Amino acid sequence: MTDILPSSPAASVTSTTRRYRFATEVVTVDSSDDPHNAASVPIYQTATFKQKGATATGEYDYSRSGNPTRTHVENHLAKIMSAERALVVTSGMGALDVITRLVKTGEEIIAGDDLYGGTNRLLSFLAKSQNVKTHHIDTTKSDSILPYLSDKTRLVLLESPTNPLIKISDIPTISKYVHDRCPNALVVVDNTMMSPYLQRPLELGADISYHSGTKYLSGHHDLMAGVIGAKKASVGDELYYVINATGCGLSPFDSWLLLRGVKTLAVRMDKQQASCIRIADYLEAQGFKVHFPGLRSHPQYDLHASMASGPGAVLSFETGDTGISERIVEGTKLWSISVSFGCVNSLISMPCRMSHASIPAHIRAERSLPEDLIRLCVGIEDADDLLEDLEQALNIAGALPTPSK
Ligand SMILES: Cc1ncc(COP(=O)(O)O)c(C=O)c1O
Ligand SMILES: N[C@@H](CCSC[C@H](N)C(=O)O)C(=O)O
Repeated sequence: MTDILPSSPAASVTSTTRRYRFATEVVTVDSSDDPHNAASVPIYQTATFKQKGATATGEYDYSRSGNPTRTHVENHLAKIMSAERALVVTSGMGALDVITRLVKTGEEIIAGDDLYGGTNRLLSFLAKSQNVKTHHIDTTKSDSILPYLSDKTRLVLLESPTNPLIKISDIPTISKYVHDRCPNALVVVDNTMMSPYLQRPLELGADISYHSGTKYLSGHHDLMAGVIGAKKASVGDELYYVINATGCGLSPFDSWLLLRGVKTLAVRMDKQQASCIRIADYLEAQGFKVHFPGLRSHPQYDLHASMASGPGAVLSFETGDTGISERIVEGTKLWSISVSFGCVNSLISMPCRMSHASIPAHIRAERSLPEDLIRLCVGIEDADDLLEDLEQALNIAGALPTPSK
């Protein structure tokens, strides 16, 4: 990277003041630099900034390069992600696009074999367009990564839990393997499903953590955003360069919405998670195969608990029959049939027909992604209403052995 970096917003400020617990830090936004002491960070809805002279640029010259509202949300997110620098872009896929631009032709990526369909699509695109090969492996078995680590490895991409099978990867062990054997490789964790409230991959050994900010961080499905956190400032600077060069930084208004949404992350997640635990218990008691790391039956229950402070609010379950699954999904009234998750409203979906439909059917089969899988994303509604609605849909679909009244 030979260019001189353009006028850049201040990188994340490391606070020397007392650090509080997460729920306090997430709602406490530093706006002490506001000239009018605004309690809510203002929206700097401007494309460009006036200069005092031809060579006298201030901190900002143009909003593609930096904007004060974006800087505020980036600094706030860096704090809650334990990142040296955080950056916000126009979507979660945009975040992964920025990260994968660090990979050069001929280099390789190692990724899981259960991962979000859009991620799979971008990795397939890179293979065709840039000759960047991705090895898809079972990252739930840490040792399975070892044969693929080489001097070509540039990124190791993990989801934990995975979307949609809720599998867990051992982030500390895999990070150690990668750093010991491939000093130039970066461990990247898609932490969308957990949010920084429940899991902070940079504290577990990862180099980059990213999120679809469309989900829990904003929480209301009223914006698209991607968030990247870098453990080292130098990596953050490289990513910032790409964002400015390609022009995918988040707009001032969406930055403001994201900052507003993230303040309630802890309360939303506490409520959503508590309801999801009840729903997982209920479904398991009905005899369904339920994928959720809050259940003792999850094969990596202990591993997940060692890395995260909770199981989250997304689960998937199998019915054994795609027709039954369709009838369940279509029989709910309160749960919206919708892709995405992390919203205050509850959603139900069939990943193979919806969020993961872009993965060709034969690859879904090779990777043992069940066609009948239903994914539930639990919102903040009353849990009894959610359970009653689900139960009536299970009854209509004929999915319960003895239909309940
Ligand atoms: C785990 C995961 N990562 C990344 C993305 C991409 O995020 P976005 O839709 O904001 O581009 C999604 C969903 O879209 C996702 O489920
Ligand atoms: N048509 C979209 C589908 C988005 S899926 C959104 C989310 N990640 C989920 O898992 O539900 C596409 O093809 O990208």
